[in-house]
Amino acid sequence: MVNTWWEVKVLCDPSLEDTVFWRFDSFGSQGTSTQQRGSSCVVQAYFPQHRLELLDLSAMALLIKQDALCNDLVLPRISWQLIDEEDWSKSWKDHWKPEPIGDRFLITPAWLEPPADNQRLVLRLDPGVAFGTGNHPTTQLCLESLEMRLTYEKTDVTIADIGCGSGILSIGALLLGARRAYAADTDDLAIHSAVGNRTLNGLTEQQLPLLHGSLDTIAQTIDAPVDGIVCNILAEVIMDLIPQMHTIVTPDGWGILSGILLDQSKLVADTLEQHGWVVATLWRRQEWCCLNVRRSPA
Ligand SMILES: C[S@@+](CC[C@H](N)C(=O)[O-])C[C@H]1O[C@@H](n2cnc3c(N)ncnc32)[C@H](O)[C@@H]1O
Repeated sequence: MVNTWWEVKVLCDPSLEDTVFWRFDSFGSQGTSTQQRGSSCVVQAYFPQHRLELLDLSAMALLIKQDALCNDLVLPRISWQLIDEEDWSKSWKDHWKPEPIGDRFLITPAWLEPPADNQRLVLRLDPGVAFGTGNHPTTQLCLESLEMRLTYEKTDVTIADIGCGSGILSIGALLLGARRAYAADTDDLAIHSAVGNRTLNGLTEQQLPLLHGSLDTIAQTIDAPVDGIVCNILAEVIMDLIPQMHTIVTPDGWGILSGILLDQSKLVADTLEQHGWVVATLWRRQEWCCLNVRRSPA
């Protein structure tokens, strides 16, 4: 059980914001938020205390300052403090409002009601300590890709969600009409949070089996290949998973892959093509991209 958190604040030029998110993510942040402050912005992240030593925080600060220097930006001001669980939830809750994503979703914090005139699919979330609040560009790109695929093509599909975090992508797919989403994450805290979000959205264990593990765990669990894969993890992890991806999908299956920085997209696309996948589209937001892929005909 996590009781104490590092709250890290970076006051920086807005054009550094995305790089700061990326650095936070690579050090295992479990929740982020951003606010405008005049012509600057404050990017915040939360890390379970036991996961980061002071040395890690110093290294992260150094890397963020180097990022600013390399981009000719003013040096960011970086601070951190320990806060307890109650303060963590409160500061998180203060920042989080219902957020429309794509044409169909309204991501709604568990503690708020959606507006009375809402016409969108309400995806309720209590992120707990897991990544996946919908405010990161990669999550948004995945939800929008799912929306395109499941709104205009057949919806009665099964999917695998590798690196499910809060469960946001699986829940989104089920709200759009998917029949079942097998979701896996290597982090216990993510699974714990996804279990809560499954209940919050009125979904059953059968619709959304939550597994501690990764692609191989899903392979051992499914009784038939799935129609599609969603995977929003860093490019390095995705490239390790690509050689096994075909083992869990149908021969005409598809994939939605994000967590990939634009300058890594060619490397990931080449790896996909070497393993029997075709990149159909690349969607981009800020420095991030999302590859929509399908199995290449045999
Ligand atoms: C960037 S978050 C994505 C969360 C959510 N799917 C979203 O789109 O917002 C990546 C998640 O992948 C998990 N993860 C990292 N490496 C993994 C791996 N090899 N297999 C499964 N999950 C992994 C992390 O614990 C984290 O919860």
